[in-house]
Parts: sequence; structure tokens; C-alpha cells
Amino acid sequence: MGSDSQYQIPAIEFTMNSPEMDRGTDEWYHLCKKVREACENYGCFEIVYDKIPPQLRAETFSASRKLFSLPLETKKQNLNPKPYQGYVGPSVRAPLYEGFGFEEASNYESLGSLTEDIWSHDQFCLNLWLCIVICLFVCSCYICCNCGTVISMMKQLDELKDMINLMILDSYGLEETSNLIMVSKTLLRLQKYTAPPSREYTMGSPAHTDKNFGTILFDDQVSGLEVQTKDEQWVKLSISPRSFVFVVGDSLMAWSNGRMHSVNHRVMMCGEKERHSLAAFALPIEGSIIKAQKELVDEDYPRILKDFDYTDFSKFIFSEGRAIESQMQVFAYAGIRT
Ligand SMILES: O=C(O)CCC(=O)C(=O)O
Ligand SMILES: [Fe+2]
Repeated sequence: MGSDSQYQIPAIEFTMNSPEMDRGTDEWYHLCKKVREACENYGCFEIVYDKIPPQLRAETFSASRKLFSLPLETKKQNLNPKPYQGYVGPSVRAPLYEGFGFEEASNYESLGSLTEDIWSHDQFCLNLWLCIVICLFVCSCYICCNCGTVISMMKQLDELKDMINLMILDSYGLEETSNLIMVSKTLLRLQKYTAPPSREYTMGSPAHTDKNFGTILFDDQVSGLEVQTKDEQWVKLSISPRSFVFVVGDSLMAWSNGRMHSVNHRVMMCGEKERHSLAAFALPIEGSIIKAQKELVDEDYPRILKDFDYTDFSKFIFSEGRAIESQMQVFAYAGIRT
């Protein structure tokens, strides 16, 4: 159980306006190398990043708390037929967990068009859910206190995601033009874990690997996130209040031909505080074929996976009877048997 206090994932500082952040400098390549090594050896790293102000983080969680405090019937209006992309309530599998997914989180224009839909219906609050989302994401009135907070956060996280993807490409010396990881879209998920009734060490989210490219996570400083080391120990992460965590997913592992490690992780709760976290998942766009970069296949790294369609893979993992958590799913789906 997450007790190995000696284990630390790499903490990598992204200092704005420093030579390190200036693409093409020696310092930039040095930073890219650190990112690559962290993704290969640990499957995750702490991003120490000052550009996103603590106040925006605090306001984001305040907006998130407001959403979760809505009546269940209202929350359920956040529908999406795709698994985990709408509202997910507590379940037998994860009784402490609740989450809201926003599939079009980085499509700021599409959020704007939601507003137009409402006005065209000639009623101010035709759909309470849409009104709430618009208020949190895009409006800039002075009536409510969380106007546009989440969308400001999304813009910042998208910028951070693009920067990390660029570092990964540069670390391998790959072209950025039309590379699949540069055109990913973002699924935003706001997540809440209630405190376990017994206050004892209890599962908040079962162990899993993320299926997408990469995920940027942060929480409200109530700890809970644990990662599994390569020698299969579970360790609780202790992340500074100004940091974020980057987690390598199965698609990035496949894209890098197994060089990057998609790390198994979970949330374990204890104590009396509820926990809030935000996850920005970089998802391959519809129709994406995930393939190992040819430059990353060689004698030392022979191909381990066939090319696969991400949408079909998602259908496969969410099909009846599958253990969606397991990192073995990608190998069951596309593994090359030798
Ligand atoms: O809440 C967290 O910190 C982690 C959540 C997570 O791993 C996920 O949503 O995939
Ligand atoms: Fe995850």
C-alpha cells in the first residue's frame, strides 16, 4: 500500500521565459531529454509549473464543487453515449467516485455554439444543464463567481500539453508536422472522491493505465493518487501545490513502440476529507490510427504492436465483460505474437 516514502517520481521544472523553454537551445534539448527519460523510466513525472496561478486552480475546484453539489437529476443531464465522457455516478466498482467528462473541452468555439443553441430556443433556461456549463465555461457576467474559470484552465492545460508533446517529439528527433500526438483533442474530467465512511484506506479508483496519449492531472491537495513502480510496488504521490502530474497512456506507449511506459495508477482514499481532481486527457482524434513511429523501431526495439484504430480499440475495451483497467488490453487487442 502506498507506503514507500523513499520513492519519488522525477520533478521537472518548466521555468517560463528561461532558455530551457526556448525551443532549439541546448537547454531546451536538455529539458526534452529529462522529459523523455521520465516517461520511459517512470511513465509519469511531476511538472513544476508556475505559469498557472494558484488562484486559477482554487477557482477551478470551487467551480467543480458547485457542479458536484447539484441535484443528481441535473448532473445526469451531462449525457454522453461514450463511456466516461459524460456524468459518472458512484458505482459498485468505485463507490466513492463521481466524475464529469467534457468531451469538447478544448473546442472553445463549440462551447460558444452551445450558447447560441440556447438563445435560439427563445427561453433563457431551456436546459438547466447547458446554462450551468455555459456559466462555468464561457460566460463573463458578474452575477456568478466562477465565470469562464474552467475554460481559462483548459486553455492553459492545452498549452502545457502541446509543449510536452513537442518536447517528446524533439527528444526523439521526430518531425512535428502532422504528427498524431500534436493533433490530439482534450477530454476534461472533473472528479470527486468522497471520504471513505470508515475513514480507512479504501479504493477510490481501481488500478488502471490510461488508454489515451497522455494525461495532465492535479488535485486539491488531498492526496490519493498512487503509481505502481516497475518492480510492482504501490507508492503514494506527494505533489507540490504548484505542480501537475503528467501520466503516459497506452497510446503513447504504442506510438513510441514501447519505449515510453504507460504506468499503472489508482486512487486510494483515507481520512475524512473528500478529494477533488482534474484530469485533461489528450485523446487521439476520431479515425486516428495509432502506429509505432518507424524511427523508433530497431533491433533493440522490435515492433511490439500492430497499427490500430483508436476508436475501435475504445469500443473493444468498453465491450461487455472486459476489465477496462488492465494495461494488457492493448496487447490483447493489437499485440504481435512472437
Ligand atoms: O483523480 C486522480 O488523481 C486520478 C484519476 C485517474 O487516474 C483517471 O481519471 O484516469
Ligand atoms: Fe488514470
